Amino acid sequence: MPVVRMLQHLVGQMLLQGPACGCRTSALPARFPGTSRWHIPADANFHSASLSETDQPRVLITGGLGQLGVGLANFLRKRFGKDNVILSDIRKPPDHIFHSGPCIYSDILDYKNLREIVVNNRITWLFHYSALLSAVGEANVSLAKAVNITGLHNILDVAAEHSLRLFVPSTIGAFGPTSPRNPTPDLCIQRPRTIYGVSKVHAELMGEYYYYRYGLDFRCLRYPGIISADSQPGGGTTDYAVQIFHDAVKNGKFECNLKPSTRLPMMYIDDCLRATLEVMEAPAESLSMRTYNISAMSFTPEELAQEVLKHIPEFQITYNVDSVRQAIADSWPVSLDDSNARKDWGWKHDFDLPELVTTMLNFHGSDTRVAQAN
Ligand SMILES: NC(=O)c1ccc[n+]([C@@H]2O[C@H](COP(=O)([O-])OP(=O)(O)OC[C@H]3O[C@@H](n4cnc5c(N)ncnc54)[C@H](O)[C@@H]3O)[C@@H](O)[C@H]2O)c1
Ligand SMILES: C[C@@H](O)[C@H](N)C(=O)O
Repeated sequence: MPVVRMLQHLVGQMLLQGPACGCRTSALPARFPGTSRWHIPADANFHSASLSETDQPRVLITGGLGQLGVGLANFLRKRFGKDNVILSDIRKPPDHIFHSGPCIYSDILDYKNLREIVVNNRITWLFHYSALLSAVGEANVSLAKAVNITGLHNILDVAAEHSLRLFVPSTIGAFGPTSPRNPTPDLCIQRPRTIYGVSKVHAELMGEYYYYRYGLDFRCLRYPGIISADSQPGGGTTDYAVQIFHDAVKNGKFECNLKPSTRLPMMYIDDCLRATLEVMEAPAESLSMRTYNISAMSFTPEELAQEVLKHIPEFQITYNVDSVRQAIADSWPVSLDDSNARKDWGWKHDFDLPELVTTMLNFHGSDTRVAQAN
């Protein structure tokens, strides 16, 4: 019947257009104690964060004691105030982190605990960093499924239930061997072969589904391998590019677990954290999509070693290839096309390879070592 078809068409349009058109689409998800069924609050409002223009966001970071979370907390605290940013994890924080601002226990697999934290602290923005990375994920697939998939479901539900603005990082690992690799565009075939990659594609799609279906303000960046000076990587394929600096300064040599010619996209942590805040602060109307590639540089272990050699002339690199990590790296992009991020919200990286190496070695005190060696 024409009227039915017209209604179907209208509903279809509303779903496709999503909340930018100002329409509410349908039932909103909320979980309540003692039941796993959806409940539909009549007065629910799922549009963006429920803070006024003048308020600072109240931020929760999950998985905050890994490689990236502490840096993110420090960065956001400078902007929003120390007490407005809560770091959470299932690990025990070292003293200096515990005393640097709010730091609490939160297991993302415990939905009630998550909801209690969000309610008690009037959270408005959530940065979801908990995950098992690519190499550790392959070593423990069932835990990776639980944390990266079930945990993500809890995060999406709590964020939708409480109208949070939600950031979930994705990764170059969300692409696979059948994706175009050089450069890899935002929209292309995504058939990753790791549980980490599969869970991140799932996160991208689920976040975008919640955005279109429920109006959840979901924002996602595909990070390259991130290189940080003052935190250790959590078991990924790009970890070598962090460890090389520690070993170069401490021992003057490094054993690399990837082949010398393995080219991967990489980024210095300051660029990564700035991109994360910039996309969270971008006006909704500037975002033509909800998941963006971001890019800074691509290099091989050989090229990184050459750059280190300019600072530490006696540095030596050897190779002892880890077949699991190598297979993962060989299936990942060589470079990312981030032109949409640059066009939509003005993304621009600051650090290329030479600045990265100088900054990392300065942090680790290579000057002292070179001076001693001379
Ligand atoms: N570091 C990178 O190079 C990189 C690149 C791309 C994307 N990312 C993404 O950025 C995010 C942060 O990465 P990272 O390098 O800091 O990871 P990481 O492995 O160093 O830290 C992850 C944290 O999650 C915590 N965690 C594990 N299970 C948990 C649970 N049940 N509840 C709460 N927390 C739990 C861990 O204790 C750990 O501190 C991840 O989602 C990762 O996929 C990182
Ligand atoms: C690239 C990224 O997702 C992570 N550093 C890993 O190697 O698993």
